[in-house]
Amino acid sequence: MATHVENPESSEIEIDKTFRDLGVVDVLCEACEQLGWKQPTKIQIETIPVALQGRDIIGLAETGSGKTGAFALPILQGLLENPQRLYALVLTPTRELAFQISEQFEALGSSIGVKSAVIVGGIDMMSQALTLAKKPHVIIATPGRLIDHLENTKGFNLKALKYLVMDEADRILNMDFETEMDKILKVISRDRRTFLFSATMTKKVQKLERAALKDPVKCAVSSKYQTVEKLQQFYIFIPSKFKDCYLVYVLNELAGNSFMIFCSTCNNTQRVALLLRNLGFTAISLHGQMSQNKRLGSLNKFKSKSRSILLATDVASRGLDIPHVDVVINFDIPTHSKDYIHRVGRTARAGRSGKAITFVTQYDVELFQRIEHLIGKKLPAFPTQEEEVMMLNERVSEAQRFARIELREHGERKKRPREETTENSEAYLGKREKGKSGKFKIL
Ligand SMILES: Nc1ncnc2c1ncn2[C@@H]1O[C@H](COP(=O)(O)OP(=O)(O)OP(=O)(O)O)[C@@H](O)[C@H]1O
Repeated sequence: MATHVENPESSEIEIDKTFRDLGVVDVLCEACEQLGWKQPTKIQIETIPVALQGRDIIGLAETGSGKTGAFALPILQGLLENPQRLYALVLTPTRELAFQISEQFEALGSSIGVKSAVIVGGIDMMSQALTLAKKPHVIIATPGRLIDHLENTKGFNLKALKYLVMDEADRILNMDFETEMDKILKVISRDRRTFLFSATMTKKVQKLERAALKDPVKCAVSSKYQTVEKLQQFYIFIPSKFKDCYLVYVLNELAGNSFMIFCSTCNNTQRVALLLRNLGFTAISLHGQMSQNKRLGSLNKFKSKSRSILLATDVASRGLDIPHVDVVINFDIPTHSKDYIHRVGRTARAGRSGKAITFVTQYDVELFQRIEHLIGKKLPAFPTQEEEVMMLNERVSEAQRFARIELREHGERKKRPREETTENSEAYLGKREKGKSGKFKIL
């Protein structure tokens, strides 16, 4: 494991505490109650008191354990004591997560009138968001030319910012935004507090720690990377030729649940979504080749339960909090074993139970062993009846054929941009976003 963090001052965490015991003021305790948060979670118990003392924090805790609240509550309390616009900058790796964090700030801070702004996306979207923002208290943003934009926008005095948060810190630091990070550290107040949070950490976090944090308190609720207690994890060994049949079999076996299925590429995500729709499942996709509106649209359809299957790339593996997800399927095994922890963490959140099933082909055995090593567990096989799987072959092959035709048609329509598109094809045709380097984002 790369970085093991621990709070030496609290090897035993006392779990029977209230938000009040942690020093949270009444108005914010009431906001927690309104959200149904009866007691603070372990990571909140560890971090909130030290954050309220004004310390920098590195927080490591399992998925779905309430890390957002752990950094949002101290920031809101600070804001209440010293009201100020442009108070905190929260960086996060994906747009969906930025919106989700903003919702959490607004929910916890509604009675104190907190204003947050989400600044994400390409150049046009960022400029538009900045124009609309009108000096919020909290900015939630994805990195990538953010500072250039903020610095050139009238009224944004970044030196005033009192908090810098990196949620999913290891992911942000792996996104090749080192130059951006240097800029951020230079332009925001030296006197700020810095919080780094994630369910996994990397060596880059240590580098940032040296460069940007002042004597941070390291809080970890466990001594190794853990998947969540109430998560049942399985694998299925599949002959590559029948990748698709096994998926349909599992979806039938677990019918009535809501699924997040992870694929490694945008193309496979879309292909499997089409295949499943051809078989009558209510599946929808989410990946980085879709426009922002389509991405949010897909997510909302899944969140509102009008679709029961969300097919996604790793763009959805981090941070998304959709409590009703029952099953996570790694249809393509993750190439980085830490991504496994984040993907399966989309279910069994906040003390709920859930299932994760990882498809392993003959080519994935080494990756799978690395995952088992990282989580310190041997996973059991998900029980399958091979004859029943094979009986699906004919129907699945037919649906695959249609999916291939549809994909080809979409590809052709893509070459004719003026042509009208259907709802389904738009999701696939969604604009690709060019990064500064000129490369296309692949998530
Ligand atoms: N004290 C609490 N009591 C009950 N529920 C809570 C509490 N704090 C947070 N939650 C809820 O737990 C869920 C998970 O929280 P959150 O999204 O912050 O997890 P996380 O640790 O950031 O997960 P990830 O590592 O996947 O990003 C949310 O629905 C949140 O509302």
